[in-house]
Amino acid sequence: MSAKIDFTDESSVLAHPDRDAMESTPHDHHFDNLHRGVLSELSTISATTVSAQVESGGNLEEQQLKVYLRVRPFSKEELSNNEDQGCVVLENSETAVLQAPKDSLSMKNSERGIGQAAHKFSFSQIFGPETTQTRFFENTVRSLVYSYLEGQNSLVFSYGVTNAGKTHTIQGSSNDPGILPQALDVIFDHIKGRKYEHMDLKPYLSNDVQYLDHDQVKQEKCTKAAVLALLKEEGFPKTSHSILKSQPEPSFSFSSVSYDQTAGPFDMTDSAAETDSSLFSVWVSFSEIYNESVYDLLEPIPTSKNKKRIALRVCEDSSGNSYVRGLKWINVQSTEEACKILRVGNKNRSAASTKMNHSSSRSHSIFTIKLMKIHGTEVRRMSELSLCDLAGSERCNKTKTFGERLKEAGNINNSLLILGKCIAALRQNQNAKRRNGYVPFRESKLTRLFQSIFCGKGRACMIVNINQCASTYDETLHVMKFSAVAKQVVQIIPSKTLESIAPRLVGKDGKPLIRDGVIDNEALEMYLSEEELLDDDDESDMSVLPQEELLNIIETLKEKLLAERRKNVVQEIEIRKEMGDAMLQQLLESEEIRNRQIEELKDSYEEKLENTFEMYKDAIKEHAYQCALERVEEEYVPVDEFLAEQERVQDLTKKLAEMEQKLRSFQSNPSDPQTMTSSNQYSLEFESGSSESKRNDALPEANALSEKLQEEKNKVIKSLEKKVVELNKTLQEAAESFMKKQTEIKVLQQKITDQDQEIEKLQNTTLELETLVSRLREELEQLNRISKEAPEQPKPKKGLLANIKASVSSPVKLSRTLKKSAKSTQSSSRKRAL
Ligand SMILES: Nc1ncnc2c1ncn2[C@@H]1O[C@H](COP(=O)(O)OP(=O)(O)OP(=O)(O)O)[C@@H](O)[C@H]1O
Repeated sequence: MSAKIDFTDESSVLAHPDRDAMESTPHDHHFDNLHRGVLSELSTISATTVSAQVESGGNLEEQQLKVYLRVRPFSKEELSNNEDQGCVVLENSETAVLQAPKDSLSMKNSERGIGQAAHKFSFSQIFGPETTQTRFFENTVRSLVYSYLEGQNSLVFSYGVTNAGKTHTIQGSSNDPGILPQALDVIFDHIKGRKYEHMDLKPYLSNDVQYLDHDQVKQEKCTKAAVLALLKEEGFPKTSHSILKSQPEPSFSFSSVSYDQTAGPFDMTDSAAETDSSLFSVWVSFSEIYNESVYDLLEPIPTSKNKKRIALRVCEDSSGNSYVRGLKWINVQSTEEACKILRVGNKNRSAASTKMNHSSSRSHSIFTIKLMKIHGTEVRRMSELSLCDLAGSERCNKTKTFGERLKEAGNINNSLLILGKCIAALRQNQNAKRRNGYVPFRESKLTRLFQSIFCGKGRACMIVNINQCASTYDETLHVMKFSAVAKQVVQIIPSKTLESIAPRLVGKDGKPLIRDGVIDNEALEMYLSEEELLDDDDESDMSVLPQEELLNIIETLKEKLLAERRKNVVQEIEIRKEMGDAMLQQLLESEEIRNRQIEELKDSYEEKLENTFEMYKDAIKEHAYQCALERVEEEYVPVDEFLAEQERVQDLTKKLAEMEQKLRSFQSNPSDPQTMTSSNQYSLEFESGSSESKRNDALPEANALSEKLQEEKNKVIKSLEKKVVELNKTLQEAAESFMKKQTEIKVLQQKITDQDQEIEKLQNTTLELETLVSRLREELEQLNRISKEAPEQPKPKKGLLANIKASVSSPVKLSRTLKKSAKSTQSSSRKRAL
């Protein structure tokens, strides 16, 4: 053997990309790309293992994707064919070395100086050919199943070339059950005695639960019976699947398998959540992805040659979680029932492959178990465990593929290529510099379905199955390189709290149920998700359809698109109208509020203005009053002066009148001596007597002045008269009140007189009484004296004196006696007076 073995370290081995000379089919080219991509990725991977870490702040645990290697034993046939050439060497439980056999392409390349003859790979754990199914389960999937029982979504996928033992590992046989039946046993063992036996709560869309009514439950039971009835039907062909080959129909049970229940990190008693009275409901589905189409393996295969299988649509809910629309979910009550469902799926799978003339190993099969935790009428949580048996990863150059086979191989390789790309991208995103890089999950159905698991919504593990055959060495080497990348992927493991979010509950029509009296908006949103509004067309490969049919499909799609656009336009118009109306309403309301505010402001200003006006008015009045008072004070003339002045004015007026009279008579008869005399007399009088007349030379002026004076005087007189009237009035009032007071005084004086008289009378009475008392005392003294002088004690007499005597000894009695006597005295005096 000329091959050189280099065991320096893994990175040095991986640093040289494998440059196999591959046949140049387009599909191989794809596959080459996968490997080149993978290899170029490998060149960047450090040999240092990234240790598991826990984010310090959050609840998310980061952990490397668990990748387990399982090496199957040689079959007798393989041994006889000289397949055992020591290609696979297991160094320890984590390291395996692949040694190129002499006729392999790798060896040839190595001889040419391209690549290495030996490659070293490390895994989470390696299981050799002698490993039993039980041991394998215990050391790989069991912990994952426990996480699933606690509410985490989990995925197990097996990867490897055809005939490497993938199906054996997942399903096994009735005598030697694989991880799926063992997982089912653990699940049903865990929920023993706590099974929810009704079928009225069913998985819906991705993470929802649908509440079924009585009829729907009936329908469910019928569906289940119909699916299980498929087992009894005849005519299923024999397949290479071990579980079908060896199973004795119809009974099939794995419950006899025993496990070490105490092994592993999971301790049932530790889980507080499991101590409550919750019940569990288990639902299973079984599907396959073939040629990039998803088929329900529980759906009977159409017997007619012209009838095609219905491809199911992969949809997404509003949270971006993928699900297969229309996939059958069957309620199972035991491992046996679940295994029957598995067998039905296997039969359908092989029947379909026979009908389509292909091997069932060319498709990916997915068995999913949904576990609902129900408390009363509430679904507390739902977790999902998927076991995915991937199609054989070998290239198709060996089988000289063409036509349908070529396309099929391309699709298989494509989905595995995308899976590889996704894993490589996830690995690259761990690099701080290349974070948030594009991960092509949506480019294949397989990766779309498990996107959420890889994006932190669950836990995954990968099982790499290989055989040790020299004839498939090159393919096995590719598988190992692929797994080396996968192992570098660091998965974000969700915390329990994140996983225990309760699923949404929908009604029988799929509409979200009212929760606590409030419509679950999130659920409603999900219900109306865009994906759901689209029609579910048959997603089967359309490229094989005739042109005419394709044109028809295009036309239909165009119509649908137009209808959708029309609907959108109508919706948009409605929304715009609604928004416009709402805005108008809002504007009107704000306008009204503004008007009201303005009115209020106007009123308040008016009021303020009025108050101010009133204030000024009062101030002006006050001012005018003060001015008037001042003027009156200034113009005030004492009454005496005024009267004297008035008299003088009257004299003057009188004189003036006389003079005018004389003047008139003189003018009418100037020769009259009397007039003359009197005129002269007057003139003399004027000249001699009145100095004032002398000063007033001009008569009219004097007149005017006197008139003015007269007027003023009159005014003053009037005001004075008014004052006099007021004074008189006040005086009269005062006189009246004086009279009144005087009357009152008189009455009081009368009363005083009466009182005085009374007092006098009383004094008299008192005097009389005092006299009486003194007389009585004297009498008493006399009596005392007599009694002292008398030798014998006289008999007590009943009479006034005896009483008085007794009373003297008691002051109270004395006062009573006195009062009595006073009364009698008074009555006697009254009688006397009468
Ligand atoms: N660990 C094992 N121990 C014993 N026999 C095994 C083991 N693994 C696989 N085999 C046997 O090898 C054969 C092929 O295995 P299997 O059908 O599981 O391969 P595969 O990878 O699923 O193939 P395909 O891709 O065609 O489905 C079967 O007969 C199976 O019983």
